[in-house]
Amino acid sequence: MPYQFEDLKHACQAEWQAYIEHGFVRQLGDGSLAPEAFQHYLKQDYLFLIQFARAYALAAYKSPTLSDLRQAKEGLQAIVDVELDLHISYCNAWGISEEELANLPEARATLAYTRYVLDTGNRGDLLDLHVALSPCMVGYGEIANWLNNRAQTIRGDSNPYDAWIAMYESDEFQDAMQAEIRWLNERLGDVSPTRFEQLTRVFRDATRLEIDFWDMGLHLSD
Ligand SMILES: Cc1ncc(C[n+]2csc(CCO)c2C)c(N)n1
Repeated sequence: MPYQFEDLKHACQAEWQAYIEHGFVRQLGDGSLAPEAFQHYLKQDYLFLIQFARAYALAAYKSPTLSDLRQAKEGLQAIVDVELDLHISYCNAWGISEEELANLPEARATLAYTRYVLDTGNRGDLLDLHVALSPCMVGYGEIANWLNNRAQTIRGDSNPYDAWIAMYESDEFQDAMQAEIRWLNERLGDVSPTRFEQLTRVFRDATRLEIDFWDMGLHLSD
């Protein structure tokens, strides 16, 4: 039986569910999240995105083929040329200036998560790096879908967090998520049980660090 991305999720079901259905996510969905918690999250997410861009640069370095190299370049370009600008405008709308963003100290949860991903990529190969990135890439798309199917979720202008949900439910984002799953499925199909165990550890750790990132937002930890 070749392994699939679904098998990683099944191996870490408790952690995956705690990440997708986290209190921060529920409160985003029903609009009850404290604005200060969301602002703290947005600020740290700016720092997260910068490190994430570095992870794509590392993916380029770790790319054995032209096709992988192109994919890494597209990811880096999307974050540097589009997503960081969007994030800065979104932060502005929430009263956070570009100057404030430029001078932020990194919270420990941000440091731990981003450096874990970079270290995993440095130690391992392109598959290790993609597995470390996958809770981020796949999780947010699943979160948007989970929220949309949840009765308590409020959509539209009466929820201040509606634009956040809309971003991750967009076709563009959902397509990128599916492309990542396809890429992983192609590679996971060839791995041994021992290698799958190693990759499961990476997937579980990255998922736990996503949980810590939500906790950091909810509790305003620094
Ligand atoms: C803590 C945290 N985890 C995941 C994402 C989602 N995300 C960030 S970059 C990226 C890929 C886009 O090219 C995605 C899906 C986030 N924003 N913050």
